This record gives sequence, structure tokens and C-alpha cells, in this order.
Amino acid sequence: MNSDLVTLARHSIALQKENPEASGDFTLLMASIQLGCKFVASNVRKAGLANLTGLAGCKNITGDDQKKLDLIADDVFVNSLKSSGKVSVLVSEEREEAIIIEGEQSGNYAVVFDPLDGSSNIDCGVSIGTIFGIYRSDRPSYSNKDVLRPGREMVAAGYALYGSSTQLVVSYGKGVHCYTLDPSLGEFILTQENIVIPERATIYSVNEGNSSLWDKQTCAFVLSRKSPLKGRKPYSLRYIGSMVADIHRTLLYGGVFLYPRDSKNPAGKLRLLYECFPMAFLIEAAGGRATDGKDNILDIIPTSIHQRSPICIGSRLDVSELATLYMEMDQI
Ligand SMILES: O=P(O)(O)OC[C@H]1O[C@](O)(COP(=O)(O)O)[C@@H](O)[C@@H]1O
Ligand SMILES: [Mg+2]
Ligand SMILES: [Mg+2]
Repeated sequence: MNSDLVTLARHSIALQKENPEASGDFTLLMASIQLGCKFVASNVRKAGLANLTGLAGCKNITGDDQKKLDLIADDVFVNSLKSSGKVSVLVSEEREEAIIIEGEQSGNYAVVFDPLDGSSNIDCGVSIGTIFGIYRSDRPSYSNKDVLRPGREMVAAGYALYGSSTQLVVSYGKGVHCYTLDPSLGEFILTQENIVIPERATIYSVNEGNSSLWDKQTCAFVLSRKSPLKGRKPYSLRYIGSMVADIHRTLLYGGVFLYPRDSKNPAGKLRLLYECFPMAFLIEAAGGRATDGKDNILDIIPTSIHQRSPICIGSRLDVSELATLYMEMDQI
């Protein structure tokens, strides 16, 4: 056994020592996120046994069929975050309106989250996850405005991956760290510190079944990965269909993940606040890049909490090549 076990709590406290204003509130907030992830991980593990697979029989605000586990995960995170006493605004993929917490239970943070990402993979046991982003919100009156801010203003972001092990990947602004749940201890233990994404890698990840609906820039980009200029290796296609799992692979192995706009989804499919922003925050902190084709994802100012955005995210050089195509081909 590793004799120097560093838990997530110990690690985040050590990193905050550099910040003289740290009060311990953030550590308590992270404890409530960890608790939510452990609870959801345990439900995911027994989903087939405890009749937790399948549809709940309703749709969420963006029109997706809600699964039983979507609703359980949403409930778990809302309760855990509320009872931390550190949050004033909560935005969940599964709720039409933001939850505003005032009075004694309220705190100085706003949290946006996708309680269960990759729901279409639940019933076949493929990796799924949770995504979250955290803003500070020290205003006297709390409202949606606390989260309608660029992703760059987040103070931390991360995701949990419920795969062959449960991993929590977090950035507190500088660096990206991975913690793995030790089921015997019930603790997230630091397993990778300061992850750096390769600046290029020969993997592309996209739902290519939509290619007949793509714009010319995306078509040209994907073709250039599959049939590169002489002397360069063709890229491999990897697509799981759970953003968390596809981004986790991209973070560790490099390459590029795209969910472009298409003629069916002109604004893209993935949600800006609780899917694109947290992932862009992490990938940038690891040295990568994220764009909607025109702007850096983290610079977009959202106007509504469930807003969608196209996204191309991953290795810096690969993403830059798509951004260049958008610039050049828009002028043709
Ligand atoms: O099935 P598609 O259209 O390829 O979409 C896959 C994408 O949709 C999502 O499943 C959407 O997330 P939710 O399950 O949270 O709605 C992403 O995780 C994934 O990247
Ligand atoms: Mg999702
Ligand atoms: Mg979801």
C-alpha cells in the first residue's frame, strides 16, 4: 500500500495555503461534491441490481428523456450542496430554473452541474460521469446573474468519471489533478498531479453519424484528420458518447473532441454552463484549448442557464487548426 496517501481534502488545503484569504469554506464545499460523487458512484455500481436503469418517464428542459439515475443524481447533488451551507445558487441540467438559496443556509459560491453525463450509456454499463463548475458569488442578492458569467471567472471545475474505477478530476485554477476513490477507505486519493495534455495527438472524437449535417469547416477538419497530407499519420476515431469519458481520454492521451453545430442543432448540442465551461476550464489548465469555432469557450458570456454551444476541445495544436479553418473558410 502507498504509505503517503494524500486525500483530496489534504491536497486542496495544501494548495490553498498559498491564498491568505482562504477560510475553509471551499474545502467544505468540495467535501459536499465528493459526498455526492461517492453516493452516485455507489448507485451506478448497483444500477442493474436495484432497478435503477431505464427511463423516469419525463423530459428535462432541453427535451432529453430523463433516466431514473439522472433524477437520483440530481437529488443527491442538490441535497448535498444545499446542506453544505456554502452555496447561494445552484444550476442543474435537470431543473428548468436555478435554485436560489437565501438566509442561513446560503454561502459564497454558485455551482453549475450536470448530475449525470452520458445518460444514454447508463443501461449498457459504459462509463458515465458528473460535471461541475464553481463560481464565487459574494453579492448581497443572489440571482441567475451569479452564473451568467464567462467560464473564465470560475474558481474551480471538475468531473467525476464512473468507470472501471471512480475518478475525480479537478482544477482549482492552476493545474489539473486526478483523485481515485479507494472503495475500502471511502476516500478520494491523489493519483495524478498537474496533468498536462499533449499538444498534439492522433485521435479525433466526434459523432460522425451527423456528418451530412455539418458545416464545411467541420467537414474539412475531419477529412484532414482522416486523410492527412503525405507523410502524416491518419488519426484514429474514438467516440464513447459520454462527454466525461471522451474528455478524460482526451486529457490523458491528447487529440480533439468535437460536438459541432449542425443543421439539426444550429446552436450545437452540449450545454455551455455545465458541460462546455467546466471542461474548457480543465483542458486550458492542462495546457489545451477549447473554441466554439470563433471564440475561446471560456470567454463566451452566457445569456441563459441552459444555453448550448458548439465545442472543439483538446490538444492545443489540433484545436488551433480548426479555429484557423473557421477564420479562413469564412472569408471564402
Ligand atoms: O449521442 P450524441 O448525439 O453523440 O451525444 C453525446 C453527447 O451527449 C451527452 O450524452 C449529453 O449529456 P447528458 O447525458 O448529460 O444529456 C454527452 O455526454 C455526449 O458527449
Ligand atoms: Mg451531459
Ligand atoms: Mg446529464
